Amino acid sequence: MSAVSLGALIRAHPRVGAFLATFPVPRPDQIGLEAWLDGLGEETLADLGMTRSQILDHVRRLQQEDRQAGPEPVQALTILGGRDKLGRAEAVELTIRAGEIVCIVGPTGSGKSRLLADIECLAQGDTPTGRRILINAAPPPPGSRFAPERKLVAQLSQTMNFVVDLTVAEFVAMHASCRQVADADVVAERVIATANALTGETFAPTVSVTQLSGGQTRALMIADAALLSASPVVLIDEIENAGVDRSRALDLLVAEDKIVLISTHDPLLALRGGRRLVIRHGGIAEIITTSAAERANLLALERVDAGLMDIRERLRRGERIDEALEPWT
Ligand SMILES: Nc1ncnc2c1ncn2[C@@H]1O[C@H](COP(=O)(O)OP(=O)(O)OP(=O)(O)O)[C@@H](O)[C@H]1O
Repeated sequence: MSAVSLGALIRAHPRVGAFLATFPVPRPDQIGLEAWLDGLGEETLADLGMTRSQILDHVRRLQQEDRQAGPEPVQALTILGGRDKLGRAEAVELTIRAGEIVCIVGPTGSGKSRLLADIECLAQGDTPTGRRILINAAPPPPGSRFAPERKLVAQLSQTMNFVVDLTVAEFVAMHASCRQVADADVVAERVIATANALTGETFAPTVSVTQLSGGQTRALMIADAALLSASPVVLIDEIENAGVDRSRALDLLVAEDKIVLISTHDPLLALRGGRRLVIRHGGIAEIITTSAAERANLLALERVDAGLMDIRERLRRGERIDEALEPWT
């Protein structure tokens, strides 16, 4: 039996869960349930009131149920306002539907990451903002808040570092097999090919994940979140410019019918969303629907961006930029 999730074991038996909370490492999710049970000894198992095979049966049944249940289809995520940093009520009830991109803008320190964190933990009035998050118009079931294998929300943060010594192919294949997808190898290949389409500097499946650049790591995580992660909600804390094709990354996520929220200072991203939330003093101060004029301006900004990207590429290749530049808009 492969490594088992701690959440499954705790749900299997409350007394085992309570016991685990005081048990030193390694835990069953680190070494596998059978090896862990072997280390416990008959006396401890007798104290728990369950035989070794009863615990194994319980956990296997729960894992089977988890597999059959699959990810919960999420049609809508609702943010119910709480209070801002000054304690004033946040008069907001905002519903975001599958396939929608919503951007979060606001000055540094205004509370953009806090809003993402509230969504990430599916807050129920238990964070500093007092916000509540509903899934399909109802409070989320507790399992989806706390059990890692049932998480509805995937978050891509600004800095990501790998600490495992695996190749890209091994890493993605391992995630695919954890997700129990059919044809794990084919899906893993697709994730890597997609990541390479998002980044300027392509990488081989045989390269170690620790050798990927910031942009390549980001691209791999976006492709992974879109194609492999079962989480229907994706939160992005600023896709910085570092070598990732931001438009394609967003198209990819939306095509998979994810709910995407992006905190950003980048005009190209801020105007890509259908709506944007303006954060002031820790509260959602305004919800702006992107207008037709703004969409037209986005096209002009994309031309400016393409012009800049071209100059950047030329400088990278060691070229000179001596010619008088035309305005790109
Ligand atoms: N409604 C609120 N009530 C209490 N504290 C809040 C609230 N909103 C935000 N904060 C706190 O304010 C601080 C700054 O917020 P946050 O880090 O989310 O800002 P930010 O907009 O993401 O900044 P940056 O653009 O620099 O990343 C954090 O400590 C956060 O917990």
